[in-house]
Amino acid sequence: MSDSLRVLGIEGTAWAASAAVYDSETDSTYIESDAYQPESGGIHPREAAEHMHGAIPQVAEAALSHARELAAANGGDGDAAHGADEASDGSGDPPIDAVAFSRGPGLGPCLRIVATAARTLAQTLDVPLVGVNHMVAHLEIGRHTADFSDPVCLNASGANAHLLAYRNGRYRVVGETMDTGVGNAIDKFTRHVGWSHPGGPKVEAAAEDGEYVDLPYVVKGMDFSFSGIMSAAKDAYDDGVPVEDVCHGLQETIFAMLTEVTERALSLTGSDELVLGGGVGQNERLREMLSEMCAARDASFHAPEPRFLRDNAGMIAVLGAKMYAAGDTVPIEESAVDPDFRPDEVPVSWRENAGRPLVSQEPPERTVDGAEAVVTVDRAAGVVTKRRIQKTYRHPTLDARLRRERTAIEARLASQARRVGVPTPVVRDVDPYTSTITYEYVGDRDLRDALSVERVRAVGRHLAAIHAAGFVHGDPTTRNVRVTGPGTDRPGQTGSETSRAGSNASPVDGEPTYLIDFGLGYHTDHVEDYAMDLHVFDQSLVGTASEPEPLRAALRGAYREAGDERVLDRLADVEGRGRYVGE
Ligand SMILES: C[C@@H](O)[C@H](NC(=O)OP(=O)(O)OC[C@H]1O[C@@H](n2cnc3c(N)ncnc32)[C@H](O)[C@@H]1O)C(=O)O
Ligand SMILES: Nc1ncnc2c1ncn2[C@@H]1O[C@H](COP(=O)(O)OP(=O)(O)OP(=O)(O)O)[C@@H](O)[C@H]1O
Ligand SMILES: [Fe+2]
Repeated sequence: MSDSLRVLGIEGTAWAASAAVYDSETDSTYIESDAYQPESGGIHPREAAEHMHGAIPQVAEAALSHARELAAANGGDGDAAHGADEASDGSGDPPIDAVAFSRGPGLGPCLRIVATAARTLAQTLDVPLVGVNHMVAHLEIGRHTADFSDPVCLNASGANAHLLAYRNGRYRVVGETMDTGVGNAIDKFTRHVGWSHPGGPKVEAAAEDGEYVDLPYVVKGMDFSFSGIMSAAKDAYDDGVPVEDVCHGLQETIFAMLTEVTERALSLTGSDELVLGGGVGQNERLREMLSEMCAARDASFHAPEPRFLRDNAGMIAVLGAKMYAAGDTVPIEESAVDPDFRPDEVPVSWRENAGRPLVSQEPPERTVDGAEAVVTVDRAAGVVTKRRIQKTYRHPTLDARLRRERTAIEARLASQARRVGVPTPVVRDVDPYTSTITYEYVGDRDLRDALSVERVRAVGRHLAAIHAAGFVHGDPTTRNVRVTGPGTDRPGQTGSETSRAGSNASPVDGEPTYLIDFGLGYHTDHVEDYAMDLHVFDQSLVGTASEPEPLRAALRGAYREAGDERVLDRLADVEGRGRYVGE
């Protein structure tokens, strides 16, 4: 943003009636908020809308009068960037350049009130309207305040929980909750024990006095779910486990899950920058785990200050200013709200680059810091040693349990997959005490660096085969598939071999496509679990390929030929599930 800009932002997706002014010249943000506090239970959409109705005009007026003061201090605003037009009420230059508002996701009745207020203000002041995606705003405020160029973002808010990474002009959802948002999950537990809304801060305070208890830990690749852990937490409380202990176990487990998937997203995208967004991001323990995880892998971590984490109009104003500067405004007649507005639906008009080209050179001897393990590759000797290292961010009991279980299951499922005809590296040795597996070296690069339709089809067939045998891989990403030979669809690739091959090159005939890293796999006969496996792989294609669509079609086509049609039907369900519903 070269010219100086002032943008009014309005937010009201759920509980925060909020208005803000972002002033680009001083890079300062003034925020005025009025929170809705339910008398009992969780957020009631109708009550929340009534709150917005009363509070939005007031917070907007407070923000506008701040903008007027800024304009007056700037010498009555002779400054061209703020427009020479008279406002339609004849009161002189408008004190702002644009009105930005949260268009979604959120509660429909609340969104409509905010949108109406924003349209009216834009018309009265005769300035353009900017429609902002609330989730993208949670991310961009972190990128803005950290001055990171291309971070991964963990959005940990009430109604949502997802990982976003920028690729080809969109923020891609590379991982997300399969059921409720993280804050809503915590709030449901606190309602069960009779605490008032919001529950997050109360769990944080109670956890301080509690001891760790084991609760179900559910991650599937970069997706995760909270329903199992929430019912177990309620049961534990009903069975008389002290509430402080349940709170402690809840935080340790839920936040370790979020930290683990975030680390996997950093590893998959090759990014070394992380930003946190959303109201749950105010939690100290979550921030501590994320910052410890980042420090251990030399990544930079940034959490904006709390006023920018919880719902607030400051983030709407900041992103609104970037969008306005890029000419990304919306005519009033096209400014309808969208309660299910997903972040990946937004064309990112305000960023220039297409995202970092992922690196792909593979030296003969190397040590890979995977998300979970240190993998030492000795190509000459043909062996790979994978040691699951201690994750200090996790509670030691949970950490020991996960490493032990995953090492055992990984070795076992790799062998079982091979028995049903799926290429996997031969397991040479397993040491449960040091959580170490020694494998045969296979392939010469990760699928991520050599994506092609044929190889993706092979993965589709392999997944169908293991599902037919009654288990899932659990984390089938483009980094957990090893291939041989050239071929890539990724721009920015170096090396003559790959550039000669061009896009969609076929694998060398007869070269196997190996599945590795079965540590998150398990035995199951549920169609839902098989569909999740496909979903995880599909998401990783979206996150890593420059042209994912032909590859996604290839995955489905191959699975349709080799596997059970019901799994593909369920995949469509999984993808269609709206996750932005209020409580
Ligand atoms: C769509 C939008 O309206 C929605 N907004 C939202 O959920 O409000 P947000 O301010 O981002 O997050 C509120 C949640 O954040 C939790 N929370 C607040 N402080 C917390 C803390 N110290 N520890 C854990 N959770 C906390 C609350 O319990 C509540 O569930 C969203 O972003 O998903
Ligand atoms: N048997 C093998 N042969 C060749 N390379 C391998 C083998 N096993 C692992 N690698 C290499 O090491 C990398 C990390 O291995 P792996 O995925 O098992 O570790 P991880 O810590 O679980 O990683 P992540 O959780 O990020 O998937 C792989 O992406 C691959 O490049
Ligand atoms: Fe939010």
